[in-house]
Amino acid sequence: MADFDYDLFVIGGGSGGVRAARVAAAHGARVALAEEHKVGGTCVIRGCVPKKLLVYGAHFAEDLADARRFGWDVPQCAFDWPTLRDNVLAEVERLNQAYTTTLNSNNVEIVLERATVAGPHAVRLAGGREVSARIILIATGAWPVVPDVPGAEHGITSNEVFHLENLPRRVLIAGGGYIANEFAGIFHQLGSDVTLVNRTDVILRGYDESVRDRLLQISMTKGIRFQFNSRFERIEKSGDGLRVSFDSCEPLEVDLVLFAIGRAPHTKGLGLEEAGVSLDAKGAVVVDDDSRSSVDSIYAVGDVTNRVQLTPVAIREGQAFADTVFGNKPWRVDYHCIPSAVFSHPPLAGVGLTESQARQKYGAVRVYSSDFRPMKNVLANRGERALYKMVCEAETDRILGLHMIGPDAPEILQAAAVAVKAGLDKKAFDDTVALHPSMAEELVLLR
Ligand SMILES: Cc1cc2nc3c(=O)[nH]c(=O)nc-3n(C[C@H](O)[C@H](O)[C@H](O)COP(=O)(O)OP(=O)(O)OC[C@H]3O[C@@H](n4cnc5c(N)ncnc54)[C@H](O)[C@@H]3O)c2cc1C
Ligand SMILES: NC(=O)c1ccc[n+]([C@@H]2O[C@H](COP(=O)([O-])OP(=O)(O)OC[C@H]3O[C@@H](n4cnc5c(N)ncnc54)[C@H](O)[C@@H]3O)[C@@H](O)[C@H]2O)c1
Repeated sequence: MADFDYDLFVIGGGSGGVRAARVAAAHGARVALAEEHKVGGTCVIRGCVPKKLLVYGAHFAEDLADARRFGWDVPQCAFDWPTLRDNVLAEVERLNQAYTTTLNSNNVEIVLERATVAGPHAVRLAGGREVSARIILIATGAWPVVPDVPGAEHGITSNEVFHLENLPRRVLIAGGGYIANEFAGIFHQLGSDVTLVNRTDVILRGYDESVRDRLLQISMTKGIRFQFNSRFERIEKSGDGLRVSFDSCEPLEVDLVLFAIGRAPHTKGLGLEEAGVSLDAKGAVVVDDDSRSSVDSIYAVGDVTNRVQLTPVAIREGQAFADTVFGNKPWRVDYHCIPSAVFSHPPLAGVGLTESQARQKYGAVRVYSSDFRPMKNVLANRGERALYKMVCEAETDRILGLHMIGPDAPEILQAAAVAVKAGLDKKAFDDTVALHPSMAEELVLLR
């Protein structure tokens, strides 16, 4: 057998790469991992974690206002962006260290350099060194897409948003997906004037229609503006701010433009095609069910494969890869019933088929729902209503999908997703005694 420097060389120290490297090393492999930015990757450094901490920070705006209705004498409170930003970044730094320590203690050699593929078993490091490995794992994630319009360089992406010097007064967010809706909520709560601009009239495609509509209605009531069916023409500097022109409506003057129009697989300049690795039209590494690419010795996991761009999925793919290739314990990721959530204000979450997907697939379906005002909102004089919806197969009442919007929806859905994944029916929920008083009890009282 050929003698390689490593059994495994992982390119990319994010959710998928770190898990794969750590587990492969625990299985006895000699592993190195290259990371060009910071160990932890998108989720830890500039994604899920700092985003969720900002969501927590932003929520205090409503909590402080509501506290008065609960008898608290809350003085006029001022918000200080640098304090929140710096505390969040300090936590990110701590996690970066924790991930580094975990890899070190599992004997994974960390190379803090950009790496590219130089052949089926060869990796070239930015410093010029070339190393060999029996297996190469591509775990380079995805990169924010920036539209090809004049002046796009004046905008920022989620990569930069966590480092803003000041809280912008007027924010324009391009896109209608996860990041756009999450940051619309964050900026709005923190006091910015927010306009979300989307090229279609649909937000959060893939989520249940009623739940999406409810978020749109609540967001508009809160004061977030939506401009649909708009395409950018150009972005120009204008005084201290930016002037944004569109194809179909009046220009907008804003202080910040945030692009949140999707994330493309991060494969540019990686040397993959030269090594014989097939990429699809979007640049994603084409892989089989075991995450193996068209080259036998090269695998890929996570966002770079453009299967499902979520951290728990990247982690599972990394774990399955390491167990299968280095642990003699082959298994495959099951993509059926992956729960997901949008940490908007309020958050929404879903698992399984939406009502329209279920109707398309099964014809007749039964829909049970609860449209209610959470007790806390009633006392706080807050009009926002929550919506829970269960989509079932008409004949058997087997649950095909569960969708919700309201306070703590992601926390509640994670537990309920177990039942949906297990293939339970509506009766299993009906047979369960309510836990009162809670919002989650609505799940066992759906009509
Ligand atoms: C703002 C935001 C919020 C998000 N929120 C959530 C959420 O709430 N829940 C959720 O499940 N998902 C969320 N995601 C998605 C989640 O972050 C990704 O799905 C996940 O990080 C993918 O993991 P990965 O290992 O594939 O790639 P990544 O975590 O992106 O890691 C790839 C790593 O590779 C490095 N790299 C790239 N090229 C090279 C190279 N040539 N050499 C060396 N290193 C390289 C990069 O620097 C990066 O660190 C969010 C994403 C964003 C942007
Ligand atoms: N809570 C979470 O789990 C979470 C949070 C953030 C991001 N993510 C992951 O990261 C990925 C990327 O997030 P995202 O919000 O950037 O993408 P997205 O795919 O969720 O949404 C992209 C949006 O941009 C719009 N769009 C596309 N091209 C456009 C253009 N040229 N001009 C204007 N609008 C355009 C689309 O219509 C869509 O509404 C998500 O798909 C998701 O998998 C997950």
